[in-house]
Amino acid sequence: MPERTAVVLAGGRSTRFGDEDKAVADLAGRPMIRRVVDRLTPVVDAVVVNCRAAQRGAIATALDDVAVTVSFAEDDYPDEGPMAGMATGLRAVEGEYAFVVACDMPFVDSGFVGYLFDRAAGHDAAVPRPEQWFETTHAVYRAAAMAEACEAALAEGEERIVAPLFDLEFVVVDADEVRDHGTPHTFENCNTPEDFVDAARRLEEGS
Ligand SMILES: Nc1nc2c(ncn2[C@@H]2O[C@H](COP(=O)(O)OP(=O)(O)OP(=O)(O)O)[C@@H](O)[C@H]2O)c(=O)[nH]1
Ligand SMILES: [Mg+2]
Repeated sequence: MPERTAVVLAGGRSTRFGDEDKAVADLAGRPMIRRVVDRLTPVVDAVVVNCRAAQRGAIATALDDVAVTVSFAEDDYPDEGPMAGMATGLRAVEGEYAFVVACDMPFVDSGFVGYLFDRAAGHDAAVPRPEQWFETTHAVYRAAAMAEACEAALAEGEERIVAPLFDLEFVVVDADEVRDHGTPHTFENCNTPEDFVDAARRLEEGS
C-alpha cells in the first residue's frame, strides 16, 4: 500500500487561462501537470488525479511513463468546486496520508512536501499558513478524515475551502517554518496566459 500519495486537483475549467485546459497546457516544454507530478515523484509513491471524465485522456497522455503509479478519480458531477474535487480525490487514496496540490503549482517544492508529511504524522493534517491564508490546496491530510470533513461541509452548503479544516485536528505550518523548510514560490499558481509566460521564463532560467 502506498504510504505517501499526491492528489492532484485538475477538475477546474481554466476560465482565466482561455479555451485550453491549463492542466495540460505547455509550460516551458512540458504539460503543466507533468511538471507538478515530476516534482513530486521523489517524495510520493502514488499519484491520484482528480478531473472531469473528458479531461482524462489528455492528462493520461501528459503523465505517460512518470516514475510513480498514477490513477484517476473522476468527478461524479463536474463543476462542484475544488472542495468536491478534493473529497473525490482523497476517497481514492489507499494509504493514510496524502499531499493535496492544485495542478497549477509548477514550482511545488518536494523537500517542503516531505516536511509537510513529517509534520502531519499523528495528526489529521499539516496545513501551511505562509501569510494570512491557509494553503489548503498545498497541504497534507489524513485522507479519510479530510474526505469526510469535505463531504460534511459540502452537505451544509459550505463553499469556503477552509471550512473542513475545523473538523480536523491539524497542525499549522507557519511562516517561520515555511521560510526554514521551503521556498516561497512553492505556493505560486498559474492562472492566466501571462502567468504561464512568466513561469516559463523562470523555469527555463532554472529558478
Ligand atoms: N474537481 C474540481 N476541481 C476544481 C473545480 N474548480 C477548480 N478546481 C481545481 O482547483 C484548483 C484551483 O482552482 P483554480 O485555480 O480556480 O482553477 P480553475 O477553476 O481551473 O481556473 P479558473 O476557471 O480560471 O478559476 C485547480 O487545480 C482546479 O483544477 C471544480 O469545480 N471541480
Ligand atoms: Mg477556479
